[in-house]
Amino acid sequence: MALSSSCSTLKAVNSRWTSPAPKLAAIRRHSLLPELRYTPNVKLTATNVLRTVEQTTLTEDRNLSTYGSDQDDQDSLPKPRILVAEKLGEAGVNLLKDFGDVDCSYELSPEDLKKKVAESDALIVRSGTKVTREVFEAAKGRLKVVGRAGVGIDNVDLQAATEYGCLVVNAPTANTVAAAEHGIALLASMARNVAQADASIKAGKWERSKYVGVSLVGKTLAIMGFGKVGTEVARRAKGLGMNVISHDPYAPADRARALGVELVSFDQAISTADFISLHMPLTPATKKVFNDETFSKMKKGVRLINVARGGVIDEDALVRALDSGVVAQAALDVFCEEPPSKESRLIQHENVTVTPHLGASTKEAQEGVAIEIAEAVAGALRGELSATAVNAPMVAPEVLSELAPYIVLAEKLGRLAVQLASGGKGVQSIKVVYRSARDRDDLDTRLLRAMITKGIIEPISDSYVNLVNADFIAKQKGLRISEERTVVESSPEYPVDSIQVQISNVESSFAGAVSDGGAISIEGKVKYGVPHLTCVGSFGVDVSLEGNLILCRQVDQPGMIGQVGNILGEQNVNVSFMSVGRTVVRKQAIMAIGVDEEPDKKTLERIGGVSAIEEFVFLKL
Ligand SMILES: NC(=O)C1=CN([C@@H]2O[C@H](COP(=O)(O)OP(=O)(O)OC[C@H]3O[C@@H](n4cnc5c(N)ncnc54)[C@H](O)[C@@H]3O)[C@@H](O)[C@H]2O)C=CC1
Ligand SMILES: O=C(O)C(=O)COP(=O)(O)O
Repeated sequence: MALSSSCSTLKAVNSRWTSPAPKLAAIRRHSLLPELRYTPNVKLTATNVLRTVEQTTLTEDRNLSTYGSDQDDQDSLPKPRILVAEKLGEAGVNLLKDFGDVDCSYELSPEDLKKKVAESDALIVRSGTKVTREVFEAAKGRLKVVGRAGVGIDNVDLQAATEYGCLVVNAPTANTVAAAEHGIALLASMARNVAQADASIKAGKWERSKYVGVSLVGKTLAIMGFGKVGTEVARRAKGLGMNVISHDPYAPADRARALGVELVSFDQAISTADFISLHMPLTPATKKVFNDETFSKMKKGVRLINVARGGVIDEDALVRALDSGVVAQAALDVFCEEPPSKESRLIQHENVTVTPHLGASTKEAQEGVAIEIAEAVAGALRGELSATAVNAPMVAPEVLSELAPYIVLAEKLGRLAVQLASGGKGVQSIKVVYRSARDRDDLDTRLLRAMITKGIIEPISDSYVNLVNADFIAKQKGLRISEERTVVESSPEYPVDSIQVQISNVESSFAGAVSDGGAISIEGKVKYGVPHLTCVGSFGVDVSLEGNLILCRQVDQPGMIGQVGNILGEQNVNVSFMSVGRTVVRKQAIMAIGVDEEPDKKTLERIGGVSAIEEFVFLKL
């Protein structure tokens, strides 16, 4: 379905603009920028792009706030509501309490969870809560952040989160050592039958010969997944005198080599190892990767440790491998279904040692994870781009700081371009041309593209667009956005020289905006940190993109600026900028007029009535 940009839709949007100015608190509450909602006295930091965008919005809001007593409104701002659905370390909870209203409700039924998320701005979970599509549906757009207090995000429906514009952040580092230590604990206790021997004594037996174990020194350990946990397990296993190999298609060989670990193929790893320890994430590619076929390739008597995710093993196949003796022992912390059924043959198997998903459960790790996730969630609610975002681009702070004014420019150009489109066909095809002196690799345009998409979609639909869902929503609306880079010879000090937005295959409400190629085309630049409109169709103009804009196409003749200026002045509409662009002297010109206030209908009609004016359009930035 293509985006409809029909006149009626735009009129509906315009009527919103003519309604009385809302109070600041209301603007904040409904702002698409979280920081505007939750930070009464926003300060612009150079390293935060969303804050920068927000700052621009706030500037506009300050103008509006002259209509209301915004200080009172600010004092009554609601705090964000944060639902903590699983036990979180105290330090993290306290940190969250400083920032929002925290509801710690554990062991919620799926129904109760759905009810609560509809009243929550953020949700924090561990591995025990399934954050499904239904949860996002039930949140009805209120949920802005899901924080996973740990590493694995397989319990969160990331696709649904993205579709609903909800950021997902995790806490990927604080429990690494705990998980690695638990892996080593399982490895050693399995090799020496600690759990079984303990149970035997408690049952009144003394079975010394039954529980003769195997030694670790000199044995080969295959680490499947050489990431954070895998690396720490390798380090510790080396200390135990084991020969460590690893399979990880994405791990850098030099990092492995530095630890004396050889990276090998999957088959080589599983066929040569005495012990296999699993440390990869659960993904479609790793699901049940340990199955009848792969067990059959293993060395008879291999021992298996899983502190990663139950789903990477076909549990029925593992039972068969244990029964046949291919796998001598298994030590498992994680299961396909948690908690596993009491009747599970795997759990009850005498050669299996189990723990109830305790890998991350040390006091130290839980405090660390809680702080890590609390900071990430609070940051995300303030509008900061998270360093641990799972479903949004992570953009380095220095890139953000540099792109900040261009991001404002990008959104405004998108907003302007779509208001210039008319006719019943809808907007389908958008081309963005970046002129830049930078090398292709030196300019990350994802943020710019997202903001152009936001600018285009939001004025003509009720979709909430942000960095998380911009590409998804564009696709869903049938918008094809292509990007082109033109290298120009200007200073590479500035990331972008100009941004041009073209909408093709649509009629325009302002023929002057249609370039020779037949597409609506507008171009902008950042000048002294301020976004400017520099080109409309084939006409060069120069007007700062603040407030509102009137574009007029007229016969190029003396006195035009004065006439239009007078009409606006009589209605007390303040002109902030005026610029005239023409292609041929005394033929046609375009006048771009920046106005602080929105002129009423009569004033606009009077402008339209000026005989030399061929067409005009009022645009809200
Ligand atoms: N039991 C527990 O309480 C805990 C479990 N975990 C789990 O441990 C696992 C590893 O966590 P981290 O090391 O922090 O993650 P990580 O992202 O640092 O490492 C995962 C590694 O697996 C590799 N990998 C991806 N696909 C693979 C494949 N098909 N074959 C082999 N390797 C592959 C990646 O390249 C990466 O190096 C995750 O599943 C996580 O959920 C982590 C912490 C605690
Ligand atoms: O971080 C992970 O991936 C874990 O599996 C830890 O899970 P938990 O937070 O202890 O439920």
